[in-house]
Amino acid sequence: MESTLKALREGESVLDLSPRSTVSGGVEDVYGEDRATEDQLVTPWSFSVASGYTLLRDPQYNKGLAFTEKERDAHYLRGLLPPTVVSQQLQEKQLMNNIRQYQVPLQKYMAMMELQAGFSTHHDKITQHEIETNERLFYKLLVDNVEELLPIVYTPTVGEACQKYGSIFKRPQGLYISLKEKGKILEVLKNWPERSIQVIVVTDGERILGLGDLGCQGMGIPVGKLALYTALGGLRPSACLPITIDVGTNNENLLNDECYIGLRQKRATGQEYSELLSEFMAAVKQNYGEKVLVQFEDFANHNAFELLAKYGTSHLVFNDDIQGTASVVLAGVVAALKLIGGTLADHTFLFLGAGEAGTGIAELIALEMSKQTKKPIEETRKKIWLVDSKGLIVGSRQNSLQHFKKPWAHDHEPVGTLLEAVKVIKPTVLIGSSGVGKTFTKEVIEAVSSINEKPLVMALSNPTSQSECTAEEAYQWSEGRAIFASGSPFDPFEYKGKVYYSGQVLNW
Ligand SMILES: NC(=O)C1=CN([C@@H]2O[C@H](COP(=O)(O)OP(=O)(O)OC[C@H]3O[C@@H](n4cnc5c(N)ncnc54)[C@H](OP(=O)(O)O)[C@@H]3O)[C@@H](O)[C@H]2O)C=CC1
Ligand SMILES: CC(=O)C(=O)O
Ligand SMILES: [Mg+2]
Repeated sequence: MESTLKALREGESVLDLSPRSTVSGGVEDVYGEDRATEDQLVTPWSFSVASGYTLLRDPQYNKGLAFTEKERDAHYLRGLLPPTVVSQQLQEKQLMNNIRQYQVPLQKYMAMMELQAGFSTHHDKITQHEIETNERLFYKLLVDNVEELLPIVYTPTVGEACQKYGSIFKRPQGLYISLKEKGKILEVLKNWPERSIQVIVVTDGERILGLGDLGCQGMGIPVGKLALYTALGGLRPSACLPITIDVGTNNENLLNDECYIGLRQKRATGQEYSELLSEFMAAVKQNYGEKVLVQFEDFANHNAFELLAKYGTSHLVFNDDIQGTASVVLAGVVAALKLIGGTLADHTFLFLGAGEAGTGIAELIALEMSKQTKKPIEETRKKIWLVDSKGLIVGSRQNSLQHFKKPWAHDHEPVGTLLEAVKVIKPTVLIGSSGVGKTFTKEVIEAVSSINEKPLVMALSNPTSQSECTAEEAYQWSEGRAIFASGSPFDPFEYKGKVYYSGQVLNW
């Protein structure tokens, strides 16, 4: 190592792979190209300091035309850039103008990913010169244009990006750990170029937003969530690691799609699944230490609750869909009390959807109510009702319920539909966490509006296509009386001469 460093300091080549090439003609096989064959693997390793041409293509350090005169001299950039030096502000302005030219959100997404990591080169209008890879500029843009760009980098656009990941995918982002890596996960983690990781967002792609099983293409989710950790939370990008665990997919369309980038097999389950996850969690701790935060994202609920419970005592873990959602929704409800009146305990909650989001939110609301009223949580839970795909969760269903639904099986006769449930439970707050769009029908919104002067309606399911109703529908069907918020954003809506701005409740 010392001799390598000495050679570097003295400007000698350290790329020379012995034995020396036997190819004659005066040109040495410095890079080992002549010797590399598919059978005899030679890693094309190089010891490089990012300067000159390489620096311009390094997302982390590239500044494009914003490199100063001094930096151009110091980093061998002379001639590789046109002579003008521009400020980052001007770069930002030009880039936002370019991104705004795109009509289709997915194109904006691809342009943003190109800027972040050199994602794709498929551009119709924007030339390669206009979108360069420049991670600092990506975050500057995101921080300065949060409202405009978050729906691009995250929901709703990220949902479409994941659905089409195979065909828009060019350069990999994040780390892929598949069943093929079983027994070698620690080595795979070591392939990641950064060492000081503070947060990992990991998915297995089985419940991507409300879009279902997108397998390996779920990678857009950890990448997007971690961009928000940096843009909104101030974490260094190099401290963030997006990971997708690929155990296969049950999505037949993907399995038959020639562009699919993941393992072409049905999902591993049971022991095979838990052994891979267990190896992963152990490797994470071994490689990054005790304090690395592992955020589980968009796992299906049959794994999500179990993983959280299993690793909650040994690792620093967090499930965004169960816990993160609960905290933002509670905050949203508390804020809305200023408009709808009363305390938390004065309200009756009805959920459509009793999975990770629904039961996670319900439990935190019950806890907060219990804290405020000093009543036991078993009592405050009774103010909260949930409907799943089989109807209202009631005592007679107790034995057939998944464990996370059991605390919500209150005494009541069976009720089959949401509309009937609204009529009999008479909620003041209606929350959608079903992942199924259009389920807050005109009749449902009218029913909840007939009970309340100002019904609080939250349609949390993502992306927009899965929202239980739109802002327009909520305002129209409630005749402008609903207090409405959604997971994916809606534009302001004008109704009878008044403009309504809906809220966004999202576990960013
Ligand atoms: N805004 C935000 O911050 C967040 C939004 N979400 C969104 O919430 C949605 C659900 O996520 P999650 O809770 O993790 O998913 P889960 O799969 O864990 O839960 C979905 C629940 O909805 C129920 N359901 C499905 N279809 C229907 C239907 N037609 N009628 C009534 N109930 C139905 C399911 O019933 P059953 O159990 O009987 O199958 C299940 O209880 C997703 O769209 C996700 O994007 C999630 C996290 C955060
Ligand atoms: C927002 C989010 O985490 C979800 O829809 O899954
Ligand atoms: Mg999620």
